[in-house]
Amino acid sequence: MQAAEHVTSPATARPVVDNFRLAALHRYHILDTPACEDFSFLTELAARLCNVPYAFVSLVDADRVWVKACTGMQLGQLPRNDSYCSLAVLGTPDLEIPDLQGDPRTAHLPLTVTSPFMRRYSSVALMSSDGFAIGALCVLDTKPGYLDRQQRAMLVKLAHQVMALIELRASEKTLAATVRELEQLATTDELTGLHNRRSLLHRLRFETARAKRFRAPVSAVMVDLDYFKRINDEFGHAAGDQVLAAIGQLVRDHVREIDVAGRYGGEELCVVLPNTALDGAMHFAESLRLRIAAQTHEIGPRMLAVTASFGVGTFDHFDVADAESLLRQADAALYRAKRGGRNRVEGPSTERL
Ligand SMILES: Nc1nc2c(ncn2[C@@H]2O[C@H](COP(=O)(O)OP(=O)(O)OP(=O)(O)O)[C@@H](O)[C@H]2O)c(=O)[nH]1
Repeated sequence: MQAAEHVTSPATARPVVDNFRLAALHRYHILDTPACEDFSFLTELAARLCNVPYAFVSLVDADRVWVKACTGMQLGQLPRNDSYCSLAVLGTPDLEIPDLQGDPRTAHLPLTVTSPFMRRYSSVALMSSDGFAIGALCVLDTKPGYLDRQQRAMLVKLAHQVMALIELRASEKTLAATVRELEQLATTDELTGLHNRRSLLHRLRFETARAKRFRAPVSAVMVDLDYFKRINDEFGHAAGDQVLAAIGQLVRDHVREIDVAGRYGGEELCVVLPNTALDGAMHFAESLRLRIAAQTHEIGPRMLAVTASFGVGTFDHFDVADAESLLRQADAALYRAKRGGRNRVEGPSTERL
């Protein structure tokens, strides 16, 4: 048990270790997270085992104490200097204040002098894995008193459970972020930042299936850079990569969030436009064509302009049965755009419409 006179007053200057303690607390990303039954269950259990009406899981932030879970009364947060728990994180791990009204550190605090007029406080510090007290599991009563040995032992065990839960939530968050990052890596083309071929085809199949199911249109726009071989031959492969990356960025900026832009292969890109009929897709392709042609690329001392040819396929008529035939249609249109002189947009052949 902590002797009262050994505990730092909340109003006194905080030791430097408080910065490390705060860093440890913030690493868990638990502050301001929604209420969670698992934590509430532990405060309920603490209150019952200690035979008191109130229990809290409190986290001591720089200037406030934020309550993750509570039993007996609703408490969101309170100023750090107004809380009992701020004493708990700067002293020894176990704190017992048998009479809050008679203790000079707590006699003036709001919860002591106003309803519910707390009289007794017992806590166990919540210790981070690197040894810092980030908060406390505490129990309170409006009658003076203290925990017996058995109750304190239970409170220590429950505090370990609270900490295990905090660690678990933090690990889950890290894991989810890692999975998102891996998904991003697995589906993104490194050079252009667009979907890679596998991801593009996957999304195309999904969008065509959805379009068929809901009888909605879907279009695919094939984009092939013109005379790209010359750029590689004349300025080197790195210059070609630079141009491709810049065009990838331009395409990313130009598409809507629900559109799927991907690198189909080499210098060929494809944009899937869900819920877009031929008119819209032709308009999109023409506007992208103009933007690509207007973009200049600084290659050493030279400023290069690059154009692209476009083939549009669409799925608002019944002769296109699946993703593959939609792509074939766009590819055939692209071929005609190339043959027709490049830097132009071609739609599906008129015989097929
Ligand atoms: N730098 C670079 N070049 C690439 C990449 N992928 C494909 N290419 C090049 O793109 C060029 C494509 O050449 P071609 O298929 O002859 O087409 P083109 O020169 O663009 O001519 P048209 O399409 O007929 O206008 C080749 O030189 C490929 O090496 C890449 O990732 N980086």
